[in-house]
Amino acid sequence: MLKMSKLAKAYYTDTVKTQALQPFDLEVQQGEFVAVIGPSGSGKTTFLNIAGLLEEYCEGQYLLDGNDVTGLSDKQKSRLRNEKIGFIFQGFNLIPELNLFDNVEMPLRYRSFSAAERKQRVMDALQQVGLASRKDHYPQQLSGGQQQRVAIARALAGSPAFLLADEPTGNLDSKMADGIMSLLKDINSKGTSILMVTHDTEQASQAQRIIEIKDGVLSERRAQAQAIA
Ligand SMILES: Nc1ncnc2c1ncn2[C@@H]1O[C@H](COP(=O)(O)OP(=O)(O)OP(=O)(O)O)[C@@H](O)[C@H]1O
Repeated sequence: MLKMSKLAKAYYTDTVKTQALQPFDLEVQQGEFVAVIGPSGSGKTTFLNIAGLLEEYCEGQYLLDGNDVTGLSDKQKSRLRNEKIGFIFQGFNLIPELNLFDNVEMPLRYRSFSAAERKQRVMDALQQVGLASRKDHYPQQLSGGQQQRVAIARALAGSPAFLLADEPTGNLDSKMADGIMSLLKDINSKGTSILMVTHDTEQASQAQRIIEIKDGVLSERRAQAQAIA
């Protein structure tokens, strides 16, 4: 479970303060699929990066699966992030010099898994996204949708509690995007919580909850209400 209380974020330069996120409370339970929507510059990526321990917050408290994030060292945060969170980015962020197996294995190398367990996890994750037979191929030998599947396998291989996805279908045509949405829903149905930033309202309506951010202010919309409206 993820619990944020009175969390806020501002960026400071010498002359300007940008209040990227106004103080907000949010709880996401294990197994929920939450879409995050809002106009450009409203604070969506800042929110996701804070949830993923990639950015600091300025005020408030954040409990990630019961672990109080406030006051953790960078090393402790890295460990918690690697164990609890899988990331999916719009640009896939695969390493072109590594084959698919090695790309998916990369984050597992920072955990205490044996080589045999790493191999098993990589193959299970590639199997889940339908690309086990391509394990020796390189990212550039795949389509965009397939590359995103590999990125999803990489995010899943460590059995994270949360998947954080920033516009995961932003670089894909609508057919590939539909395939990625089906895969994410399938993963979610097996218990992994998902927080997904999207500008696609149709995709957002497929989530159980919709968080809307406007000028740094978070509010919740009911997905069902949105679909009916
Ligand atoms: N490193 C930074 N320094 C200063 N201001 C920043 C920084 N990063 C983001 N901001 C500001 O914080 C606000 C929120 O930015 P954020 O990237 O979270 O928006 P977003 O909703 O993800 O936008 P988009 O949909 O365009 O990606 C914006 O006003 C942005 O200019």
